[in-house]
Amino acid sequence: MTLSDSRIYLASASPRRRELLEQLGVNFERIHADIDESVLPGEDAVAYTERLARAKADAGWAVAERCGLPSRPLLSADTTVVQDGEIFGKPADPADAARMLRAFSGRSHQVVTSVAIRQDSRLELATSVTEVWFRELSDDDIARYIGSGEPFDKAGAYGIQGRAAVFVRRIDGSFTGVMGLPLFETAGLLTAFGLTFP
Ligand SMILES: Cc1cn([C@H]2C[C@H](O)[C@@H](COP(=O)(O)OP(=O)(O)OP(=O)(O)O)O2)c(=O)[nH]c1=O
Repeated sequence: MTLSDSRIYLASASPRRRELLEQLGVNFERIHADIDESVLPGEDAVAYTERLARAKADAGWAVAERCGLPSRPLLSADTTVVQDGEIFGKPADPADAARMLRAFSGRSHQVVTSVAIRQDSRLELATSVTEVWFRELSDDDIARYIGSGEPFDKAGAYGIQGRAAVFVRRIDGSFTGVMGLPLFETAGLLTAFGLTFP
């Protein structure tokens, strides 16, 4: 299969994941599948994102099968933020976003993204963990950033690819992983399913 004639299914509503797949030149078709995203008691961040990426792939595959779609690799992913063992998902409201951003101020946290590819009964997973250091944030920084509206559909209440870029002193890991789809790991997985890069 060459890149130009390859097409995969993307079980994701995230505009970032679409953009990042387009960056790789992968053709894809979106599939809608909803899953429960609650954290299980005692579950750590890597176990959580791996379970959710897998659940999204399985739910997407079930939809593809139900619709009688041809067998092609299906990609899903999940991103979460963790600091001192506490998992930060998407903020529920502005106060929740402020709580998260205050926790990250002047310190580091980790962003964990798991990617799953499923085709028929075969499923492969990869996980990327990136350490992100924020500068100190003032109450004004936090209020203005929340006022931009950016935090609300994002794990940890910020987007490194948006205005929160000015908060990030340094990262150690994968920029695209923080955005929601680590492209190095994703290309590796897709290669195992027959696609070719670059
Ligand atoms: C930390 C961080 C997260 N995010 C986003 C990526 C993900 O879209 C989102 C985490 O939520 P997810 O639950 O991983 O994904 P989603 O609900 O947006 O999309 P889907 O489940 O349909 O694939 O946070 C950024 O865009 N930039 C960042 O810097």
